[in-house]
Amino acid sequence: MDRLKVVIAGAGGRMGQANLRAVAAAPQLQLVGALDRPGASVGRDAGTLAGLEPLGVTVTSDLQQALDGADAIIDFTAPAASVELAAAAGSRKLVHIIGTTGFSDADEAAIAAAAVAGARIVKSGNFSPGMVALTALVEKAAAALSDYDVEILEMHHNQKVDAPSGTALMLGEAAARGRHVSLKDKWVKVRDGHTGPREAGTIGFATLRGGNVIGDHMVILAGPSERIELNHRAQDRTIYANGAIRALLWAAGQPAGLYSMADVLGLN
Ligand SMILES: NC(=O)C1=CN([C@@H]2O[C@H](COP(=O)(O)OP(=O)(O)OC[C@H]3O[C@@H](n4cnc5c(N)ncnc54)[C@H](OP(=O)(O)O)[C@@H]3O)[C@@H](O)[C@H]2O)C=CC1
Ligand SMILES: O=C(O)C1=N[C@H](C(=O)O)C[C@H](O)C1
Repeated sequence: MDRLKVVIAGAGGRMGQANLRAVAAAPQLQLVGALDRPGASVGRDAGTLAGLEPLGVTVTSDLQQALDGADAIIDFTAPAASVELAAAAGSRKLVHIIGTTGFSDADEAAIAAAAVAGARIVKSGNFSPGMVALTALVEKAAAALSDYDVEILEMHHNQKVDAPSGTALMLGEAAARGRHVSLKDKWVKVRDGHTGPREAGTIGFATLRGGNVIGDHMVILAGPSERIELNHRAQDRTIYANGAIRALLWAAGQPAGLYSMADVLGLN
């Protein structure tokens, strides 16, 4: 079988380099392009950039050049870049794996439109299989303990630019689903000053940033005389990169559409 031809966007980034290593190690995939913003990584060989032997693919900032002949894009970049890549994936009928977080409602609508136009998109705030399982547990726990206070705590490295994390929002969505409410009606993203007592039924978020923490998330369900804490700690970015490849291989066999990791793992 022909190998799927893959482009890595944001090649010089933390996830871009992890994705390059994961694609290089996957026998079903062939790296054909590496894309980044003009800067230090452009012009370098993608393999050496990721700490591997040269792969014969030079990092470029030219989108059309990078996508030439590609079947799929793995994209962990920034919202503006992902929206542009989704449009290109729609017109070229590509698989587009989106790990980027921090989208606005308008960005989300543009990505949904790209799927209607023909892209096979898998988008998730977290590509680790453990997080998909945790999300399902949170939905069940929030439904079963419907009067308990839900608080979501996350900690990431000091270079992360969006808050709350995409994963924290996914966990919040799961709790809201379990209670048949809309997260946007219930979320409390910031507390400061004289806030008054906690409003029943709200879903609270707390954000920590520091050091090189890869990604820690805790969902707390606090009741009158007990507290349940559901924890996830990522120990290596490989877990996300391997999840992205699993999603890519799955999406290659699907019709155009916008999918989640729960779809990939057969949980929907
Ligand atoms: N879903 C998941 O499982 C995971 C998601 N993430 C998300 O992935 C994203 C990237 O994370 P991380 O790798 O740590 O970030 P980095 O900043 O290390 O990497 C992002 C890369 O994308 C590039 N980039 C930014 N804007 C553009 C643009 N407009 N066009 C082209 N390239 C661009 C950056 O270039 P430059 O350096 O010039 O800014 C950089 O090379 C974040 O949104 C993060 O939250 C991260 C881990 C797991
Ligand atoms: O920026 C990161 O690093 C991460 N971002 C994702 C998020 O926003 O949840 C996933 C993971 O937690 C790492």
